[in-house]
Amino acid sequence: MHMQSPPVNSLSLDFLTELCISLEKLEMDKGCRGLIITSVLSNQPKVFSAGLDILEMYGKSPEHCGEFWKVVQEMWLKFYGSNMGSSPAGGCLLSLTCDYRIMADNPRYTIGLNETQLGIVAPFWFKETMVNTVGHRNTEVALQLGLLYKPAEALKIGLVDQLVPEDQVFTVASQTMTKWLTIPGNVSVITTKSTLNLLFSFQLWCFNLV
Ligand SMILES: CC/C=C\C/C=C\CCCC/C=C/C(=O)SCCNC(=O)CCNC(=O)[C@H](O)C(C)(C)COP(=O)(O)OP(=O)(O)OC[C@H]1O[C@@H](n2cnc3c(N)ncnc32)[C@H](O)[C@@H]1OP(=O)(O)O
Repeated sequence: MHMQSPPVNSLSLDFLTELCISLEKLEMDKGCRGLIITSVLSNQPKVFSAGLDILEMYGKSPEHCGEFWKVVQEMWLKFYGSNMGSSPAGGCLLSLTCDYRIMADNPRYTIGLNETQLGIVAPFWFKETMVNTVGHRNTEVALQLGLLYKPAEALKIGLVDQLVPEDQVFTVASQTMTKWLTIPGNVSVITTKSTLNLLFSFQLWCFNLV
C-alpha cells in the first residue's frame, strides 16, 4: 500500500477513513496474507507519515473530534508490515502497529513518540505499544523527553528492526515479507499474535477501548 497524501501523509479524518476502508477490504480478501505499507511522497528526504493531522485537533466540533479519535483507534487495531522515512508521533504509532519495521538509513529521518515536545500526552495505548516494542525503560526515557531517534539509534533500542539503503527499502521489504509468508497457515500466526497481545487486549477492554 502506497501512502500518498501530500505534503507529509498527515493522518486526517479523510485519510484515516480511506486507510481503514482499504485495510478492511484487504482483510476480507482471502488471497491477501501480508501488507507492506510505504510512502510514495515525492519530497526528499521522504516522510513516512507526519502523524496525526494537527489541524484535526484544533477548533473542531466535539462530533468531529469524536469521529476523528474513533478512526485513529481503528487504524491502530489493523496494521501489519511497513517501511519508512520520518515517522513522528502518530506516524511512529502507525509503524509500531506493524510486525516488522524497515527504515531507510538516512540520518535526516527520525522516528519516535515526540508528544511531550509538542505539549501533549501520548495516549496510554500509544505508550503500551511502544513498551511492547522497546521495553519499559526505553519508553520511559523516550516519552518523557519526547525523543525522535535517528535510524541508528532507533535500531539500537529496537524501535526499528532493520536499516537499509534508501533505494533498497522496498526490495528488502518484499524479501522480508516473502520470508514471513513461508510460515504455514494463517491460523497459527494469528493465534500466536493474539496470545502475544493478550494482556494488552485485556487492558484495552478494561478501558472500554475495544
Ligand atoms: C480529536 C482528538 C482530540 C484530542 C486529542 C488530544 C491529544 C491526544 C494526542 C494524541 C497524540 C498525538 C499524536 C500526533 O501524531 S500529533 C502530530 C505530531 N507530528 C509532528 O510533530 C510532526 C510535525 N512535522 C514535522 O516534524 C515535519 O513536518 C516533518 C514530518 C518531519 C516533515 O518535514 P518537512 O519535509 O521539512 O516538511 P514541513 O515541516 O515543511 O511541512 C510541510 C507541510 O506539512 C504540514 N504538516 C507537517 N506536519 C503536519 C501534521 N502533523 N499535521 C498537519 N500538517 C502538518 C506543515 O505545516 C507544512 O504545511 P505548509 O502549509 O506550511 O506547507
